Formats: sequence, C-alpha cells, structure tokens
Amino acid sequence: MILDALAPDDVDREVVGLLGTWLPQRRWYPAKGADAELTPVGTLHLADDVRVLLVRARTDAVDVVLQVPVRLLAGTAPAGTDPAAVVGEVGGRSVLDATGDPRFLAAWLAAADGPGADVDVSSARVVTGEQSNTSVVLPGADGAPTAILKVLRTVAGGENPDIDVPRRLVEAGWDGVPAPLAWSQARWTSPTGAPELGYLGVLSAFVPGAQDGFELACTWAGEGRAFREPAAELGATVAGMHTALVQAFGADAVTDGGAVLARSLVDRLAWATAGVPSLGGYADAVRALADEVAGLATTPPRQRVHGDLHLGQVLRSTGRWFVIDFEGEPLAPLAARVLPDLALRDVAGLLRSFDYAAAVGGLTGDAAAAWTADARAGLLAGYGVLDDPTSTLLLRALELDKTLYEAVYEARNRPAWAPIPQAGLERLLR
Ligand SMILES: Nc1ncnc2c1ncn2[C@@H]1O[C@H](COP(=O)(O)OP(=O)(O)O)[C@@H](O)[C@H]1O
Ligand SMILES: O=P(O)(O)O[C@H]1O[C@H](CO)[C@@H](O[C@H]2O[C@H](CO)[C@@H](O)[C@H](O)[C@H]2O)[C@H](O)[C@H]1O
Repeated sequence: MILDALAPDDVDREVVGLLGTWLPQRRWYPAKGADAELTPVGTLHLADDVRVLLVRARTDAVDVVLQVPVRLLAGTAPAGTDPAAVVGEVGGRSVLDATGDPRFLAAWLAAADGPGADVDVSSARVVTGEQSNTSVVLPGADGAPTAILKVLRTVAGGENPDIDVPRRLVEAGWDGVPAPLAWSQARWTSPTGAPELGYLGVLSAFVPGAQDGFELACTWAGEGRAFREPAAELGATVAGMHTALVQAFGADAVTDGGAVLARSLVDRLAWATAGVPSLGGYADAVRALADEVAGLATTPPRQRVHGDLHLGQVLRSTGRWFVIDFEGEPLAPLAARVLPDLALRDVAGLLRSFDYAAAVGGLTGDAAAAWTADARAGLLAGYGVLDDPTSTLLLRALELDKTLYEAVYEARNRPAWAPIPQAGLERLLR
C-alpha cells in the first residue's frame, strides 16, 4: 500500500516549531551546526495519535526532506519516557518521537508491502549509536530478535538503493545480505510542487549474534591483534557481492578509461573545499593524482556497487560476514548513488576503515601503520586485487576520494574525529 501525505495542519506546524531545538541534538540530523529553515511538506496520519511528519530542512549546504514520526499524548510525557524521545508539548499534548512506539510500529507494519514477519511490536528496542537513520529491533514470538526496521530519516522520491539492492541480491541468490521482509512507500508533494513517491523504511531479517565490523576491528586493533584473517574473509565476501551485483544489475559493456574518475576526483575536491576550506591546501596534490588517473587508457567495467562500504556496514556472525546499508553516501544526491561505478570503490572504502579502526582502537605511529598494512593485505588478497600499477593507482585515487568525503563528514558530524581523515590525506598525498 502507498501512503498518501496530507497537507500539514496547525498541529503539524506547531510540532515543526518544536523541532528547531530537538532535531540538532539527533545524531541522524544532517544539518547540524547551521541554522536550518524547517517547513512541513506533508503529514501521514497513521493512527489518531500517530503522525509521520515530512519536514524540509534547508541550510546553505543541505536541502532535504526529513521523516519524523511522532505520537501525540494527552498531558505530560509518561514517567520513564526517555528524555531524548520528548520533542515538546503542543496544545496540552506531549509530542514524543515515535520510532520505537508500538502504535507507530503496528501501523507501519500494517501499511507495508512484502512478505512480512511475525514480530512483537510491544518489545521493540531502538538502536542507539552512530547512525544516519533510526533502526528498531523487533523480537518474534519467542522473544528473540527476528527483524530490524530501518526508519529512513532523509526521504527522497524514486528508487532507494538501501531497499532495492538487497531485494535484487536476494533474488540473485546471494545470502550475504539480510533479506528485506517489508517496505513502506509514501506519496507527497515536494517543496517545488512536484509529486514524489519514495520509500519510508524497510524491515529486514535480523542477523542473530551479529557484531558490528567496526567495533570488532577497533577491539582487535586495541589488543594489537592482527586482523588479516577476518579482513581476507571480508574481501572474499565483497568479491561475492560484486559478482551478485553484476548478475542482478549487469555491468557497462564499455570501459571509459581514467577520465571519468579523474573528473569525479576533481569535483569531489571542489565539493570538499566548499565545505571545509582548509582542504584547499591539498588541491595541487589532488589534481596531480587526478592527472595521473586521467592518463589511464582503460578501467574495469562499471557496475552497481555498495557505494559507502566501510567496517560499520558489515556484520560478523557465526564466522561469516553480512553486508548492510546499501543507501550509498548519505551526503550525495540519490541520483548519483544509483549510477554504475568502479567495484574497487567499495574496496577503497574498507581500506579507509582500517585507518579509522586503528586510530579509534588507540594505535598510533608504527604500530598503527603495521596493523593497517596487515589488514589491508588480508582484504586485498581475499578480494583478489592484483598489485598491478593500474589497480594500485585506482585504489589510491578512490581512497583519496573517500578521504575527502570523510573530511567533510567529520567536520559536519564529529569534529573530534577530523584528525583521522586529515592523517589519511597526509598519507595518501605524501
Ligand atoms: N539485519 C541486521 N541484523 C542485525 N543488526 C543489524 C541489522 N541491520 C542493521 N543492524 C544494526 O543496526 C545498525 C544500524 O544499521 P545501518 O543499516 O547501518 O543504519 P544507518 O543507515 O542508520 O547507518 C548497524 O550498525 C547494526 O549494528
Ligand atoms: O554508516 P552511514 O551510512 O551513516 O555512513 C556515514 O557515517 C559513517 C560513520 O558512522 C562514515 O564512516 C566513517 O567512519 C567510520 C567509523 O565510524 C569508518 O569505519 C569509515 O571508514 C568512515 O568513512 C561514513 O563515511 C558516512 O557516509
């Protein structure tokens, strides 16, 4: 079923009035650090006391539509409510973030398409942490986690790789991705007046006993434990994913040489420098590398890729790796995220992650360099990357591209971590 958004009413406008204080404190809010103009673009009434507000957030750098499910309850928030879930009060009713609320979850599941799952919405657990969206773990009848609902925080019309790609990979018979079980869509009118049809969220099979790949790597780095073996297994999993992506979506018949990647690297530099002006200090070195890449006569065929692969996007359970979160780079426009690309981009993303894991795990200097070199060797061997000059140059350019993205991402979201991409730029451009 497709949900149709209504025009916002006075209650929606009042709730949006409260969001100016509440949103900037949310980890997933993409316009932190700037005074955003917030306007309601639509509202979905899932139940008499549950609404999903679609809110445009606009700053000089960001222009997105956010999804904010709320529950309106008479009186003050019940005792024991997580203070972070209290948005405020309108007309004698408290406004609560509804992502983990049983009434929101039940209404969401009733409106969703797909095979579905037998879950207990009354025992939902909202996942906290470093996320761009909000995920809710739902147990089955036996109480064990069965499914996880990802409520997309930034919504956009059109296909959504985070939902379409896993569906196609499962259809292609690849079992390295949790199967999508249900998905919901809505129609709304964009701020420019155009009709939009887009996804609101997806329910996926829960991987039991899963360990986040980034946390695992940080722990191993902190213990000085070599990560070569799991990295090699991860490399093999990613190679399997790329094969399945070609089966599901095909690959470009012609290769385009290095010019396209070189241009995108220069564009990335311009984008990154606009966000973080101090990156201009690397401009000459980035352009020199782009010129080298432009000289490549051929590059591997382009295909669908994950697009934002890092250790936080892989889960390890029962000695196996699973890949999640196919939405691509959240800071990039959707249209750019669904284009065919070089598969090595995903490998480069994971290589960057080893730098992060070493730093966050507490390694510095030679110890960090040795740990990451070992993990990198494992990943490349497991994936089957050859150490020929073309692959080496492509990987360096793709790592640099990712590092420039990370410099902006960290400046916007986690300034304390900005030294990690900064050190990466020094290493790559030294
Ligand atoms: N299928 C799954 N099974 C178990 N845990 C999961 C699953 N999918 C996601 N998670 C957990 O939820 C977290 C958030 O998921 P993710 O897709 O990365 O969200 P976001 O887009 O918000 O970054 C992951 O880091 C992981 O810990
Ligand atoms: O997981 P998301 O889709 O939200 O991706 C964004 O956030 C990531 C951080 O949560 C960010 O990844 C960067 O930090 C990771 C450690 O937290 C590290 O493993 C990655 O290598 C590094 O890029 C990602 O870039 C961003 O798009």
